[in-house]
Amino acid sequence: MTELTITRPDDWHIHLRDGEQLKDTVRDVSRYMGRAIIMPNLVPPVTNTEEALGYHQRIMEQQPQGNFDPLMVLYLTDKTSPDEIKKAKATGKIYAAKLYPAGATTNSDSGVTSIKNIYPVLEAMQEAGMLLLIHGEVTDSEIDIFDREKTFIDNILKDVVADFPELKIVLEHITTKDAAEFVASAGDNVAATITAHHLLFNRNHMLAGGIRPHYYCLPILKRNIHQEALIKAATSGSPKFFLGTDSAPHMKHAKEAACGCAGSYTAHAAIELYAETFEAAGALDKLEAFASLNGPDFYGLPRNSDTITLVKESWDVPASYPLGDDQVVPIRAGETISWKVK
Ligand SMILES: NC(=O)N[C@@H](CC(=O)O)C(=O)O
Ligand SMILES: [Zn+2]
Ligand SMILES: [Zn+2]
Repeated sequence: MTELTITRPDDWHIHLRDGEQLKDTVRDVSRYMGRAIIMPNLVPPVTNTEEALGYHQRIMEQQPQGNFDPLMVLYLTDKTSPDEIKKAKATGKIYAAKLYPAGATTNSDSGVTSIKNIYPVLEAMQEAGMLLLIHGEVTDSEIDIFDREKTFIDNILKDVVADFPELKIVLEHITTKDAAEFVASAGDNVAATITAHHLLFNRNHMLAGGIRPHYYCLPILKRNIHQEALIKAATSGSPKFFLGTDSAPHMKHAKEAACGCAGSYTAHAAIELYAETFEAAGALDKLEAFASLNGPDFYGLPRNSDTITLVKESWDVPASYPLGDDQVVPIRAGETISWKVK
């Protein structure tokens, strides 16, 4: 196949950052994504309705045509109130709240220190029909970093799913066979996003023959049996799995450092990178469901009504892109990508 037309996709997990960087991140995501779920881990984080609406406004100011729809998310803390959930929901612009276990990932220090602290909030979310998005990793220093997602599922997520049977939950950026199996066997109210980089790479790509900091993201890349399970889940046609790039820009010097930040940038070529994986798996016919249909269906939103067309045409990825007054090194920097959006 050399050309593929699909319903316009959405990105159900992206980091746009703020300030000087916004113009660059919004330009990339709005090239063909209809909507995106905007992660709230700014500094300081987006913890209430006013901040989310202010951030929404700043994103909208970056797009003259106004054809991109940012869907806002609240950052849950130990202090989030059930009333804040009702208030956020009533705006019609805030679709979800995000659980970051405190310390689990980039800018998560104000996150939740114990799941029980937010049980009243989860109750309010279940009632209001607001989705719970989860960075699913435990933070205990004695748990191996490669096991933190599985331990989160076993020790925390199973209870949340059992205690809130009507709450819609998205386990974000899943990275393990265990997560794929858990989501597949849970009820219809549980789904997962999968990134392009977790479909394309395993930990050998990051660590064999030299350490590659731009592949370092959280949850960390796992061994290839997990990569294979994610490919199987994404291309299975199951409505529980959908596109969430977790494109997470960091300045070049903050990645190429003695203690580098977690996050990989893929918004320059999101659907193109997914197309490569689906093609390699012989499943290009499943790309549209994953990228454009399953996400809105799960969120209870209409599917986009127009289309985009991908063509099989190789192009060179630059060594870096501008990011505010600095640079970001994207995935595939200095290499080629075999699909292009017309
Ligand atoms: N994925 C990452 O490694 N980093 C994300 C945070 C996140 O999504 O966990 C970031 O904000 O940089
Ligand atoms: Zn995360
Ligand atoms: Zn993320």
